[in-house]
Amino acid sequence: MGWFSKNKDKDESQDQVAESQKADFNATPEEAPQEKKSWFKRLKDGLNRSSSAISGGISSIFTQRKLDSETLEELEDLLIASDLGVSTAMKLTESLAEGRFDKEITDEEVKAFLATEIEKILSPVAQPLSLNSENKPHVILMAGVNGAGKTTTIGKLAKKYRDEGKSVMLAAGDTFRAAAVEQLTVWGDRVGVPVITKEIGSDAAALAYEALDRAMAEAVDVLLIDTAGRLQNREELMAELAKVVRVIGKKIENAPHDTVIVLDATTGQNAVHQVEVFQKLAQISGIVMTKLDGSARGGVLVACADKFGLPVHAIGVGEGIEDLDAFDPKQFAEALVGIEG
Ligand SMILES: Nc1nc2c(ncn2[C@@H]2O[C@H](COP(=O)(O)OP(=O)(O)OP(=O)(O)O)[C@@H](O)[C@H]2O)c(=O)[nH]1
Repeated sequence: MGWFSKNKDKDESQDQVAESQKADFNATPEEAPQEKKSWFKRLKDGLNRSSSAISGGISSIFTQRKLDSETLEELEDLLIASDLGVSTAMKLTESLAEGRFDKEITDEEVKAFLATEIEKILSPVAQPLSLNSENKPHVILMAGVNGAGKTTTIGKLAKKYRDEGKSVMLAAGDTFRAAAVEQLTVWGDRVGVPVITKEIGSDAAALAYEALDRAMAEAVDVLLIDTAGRLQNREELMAELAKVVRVIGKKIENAPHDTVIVLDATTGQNAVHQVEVFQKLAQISGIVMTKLDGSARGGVLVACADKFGLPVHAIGVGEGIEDLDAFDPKQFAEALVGIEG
């Protein structure tokens, strides 16, 4: 089933889903009495499924076999099955073959080579979401399908900027869903930042306008605007997003300063399609990939980095308020191919 129809099904019961998520959401953060693992440990555990498959697959392909067209094809299939995408998988296997074709190679050498090449893909895109202090406010529009982790990411970013001493304001731009507005309000309370809301069913652009007005009047440093992620009616969403962007741009030249898509790493290649769809709706400037602690399909981060070259600002490694991090390309690449760090 394609991700469009999957999300359509989801939308029909999304308020119930959101309600149950809200219950989890209220229970998850700081007060949860669970042992807190380091972000890298959580990332590593999350990538475990991908890394075991890649590492085990490489070992079984390259045990006492040469690097020939057969083993290369098997490696390419393995990388595709691990969500790296066809073109990235081809590129990696082709560069592995250069100068090594028909020669003996060990599985460890293959893993080390892949880790280095993946690191090279990730390094240029690993760029934190930096604010320009000349922007008052610096406006960040958050996009992505429902359930990807937009609201949670907004909460985590708000906390990060607050901790850096910035003043932050949130705008509940998914004006269609009461649960979305409520969830953002809970995050606002938790972080201690104001949340601009309007009655359910209001125009999202009008909400963005009011939020900007207030953020400018109060000389707020950062305004994070949530948006709707229902893609069933793409035309409607496109019109809504375009209007939000237009209204923001009219009020502040060059705004929104960032338009960030939030992607759920557990959805594999769907994440790649989501970037393609949202790029048609808005000028996406960067990516946050969430749920890399869960049963993540981490190869998709490499596929997105290679295909779009968009900055990957941060990764989500849990539901808690602190669980958003910049990532280290070398550690990520090694964890993904199962090299012990
Ligand atoms: N494990 C894990 N869960 C996450 C992460 N980020 C978000 N979640 C969870 O994913 C679920 C959906 O997150 P939301 O922030 O509500 O997603 P959304 O895109 O705003 O979706 P709507 O509220 O439906 O618009 C929630 O249960 C979050 O706690 C993450 O990095 N790791």
